[in-house]
Amino acid sequence: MIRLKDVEMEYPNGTRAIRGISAAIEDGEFVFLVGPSGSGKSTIIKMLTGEEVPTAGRIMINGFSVSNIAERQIPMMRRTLGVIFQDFRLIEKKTVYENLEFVMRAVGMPKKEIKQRITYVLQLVGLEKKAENFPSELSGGEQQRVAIARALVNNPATIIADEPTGNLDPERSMEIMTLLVKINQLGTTVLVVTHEKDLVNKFGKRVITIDQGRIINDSVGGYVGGHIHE
Ligand SMILES: Nc1ncnc2c1ncn2[C@@H]1O[C@H](COP(=O)(O)OP(=O)(O)OP(=O)(O)O)[C@@H](O)[C@H]1O
Repeated sequence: MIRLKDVEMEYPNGTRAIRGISAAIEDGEFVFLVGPSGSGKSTIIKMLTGEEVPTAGRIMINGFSVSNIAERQIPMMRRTLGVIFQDFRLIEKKTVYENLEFVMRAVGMPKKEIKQRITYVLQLVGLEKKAENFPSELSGGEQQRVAIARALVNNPATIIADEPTGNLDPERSMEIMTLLVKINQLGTTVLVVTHEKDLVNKFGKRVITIDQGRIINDSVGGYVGGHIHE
């Protein structure tokens, strides 16, 4: 569950990146967030993960009030979120298994549960045979699937993906988006920031379009707006 109410964000240099946004994303939804370069997509993601604090308005995410959260509550809030980035951000010196184990240990998961859960998520992303490989031994699409497995491993309520296919060819991009849809069908709320107009159109999901820090369209069934940049 994500709620934004009259959210504004002005950076210290005076840039008004977000100019009054209100939106609600319910549990179980799949939503694309699109808009031209500089429209405020990354700023929204950063406010959702607590990396930036809005200058006005309120943000609720999975029961936490992110816009005025106490410092000690941030780790608990983050545990309800799995975040995926364009550049994968895997630990190069760790194997696929160890990359996943690392984030499970960080939340104090027992060893037996770790093994079972990693086996399950690697099957889900189709990489059960790559558990002992290092990221450098995998293709870009495979690395992104490891990043998705890592985002899922602690069973978050919500997955937030910031340009997850930005470094992949069209075929791999389609695979990754299809995987995110499958994960959504298994019950996780998914929010995807993307520039991939063709992919957005293919899936027929809810699309929120922003421009100059405002929502200019919020509708189901494909990309609306016209001026998305590549
Ligand atoms: N740390 C910052 N300090 C000042 N201004 C910033 C900062 N980060 C972003 N901005 C500005 O805020 C506006 C929104 O930027 P943001 O990165 O959210 O856009 P975006 O939609 O994610 O763009 P892109 O698609 O190019 O990644 C832009 O005008 C940008 O220059």
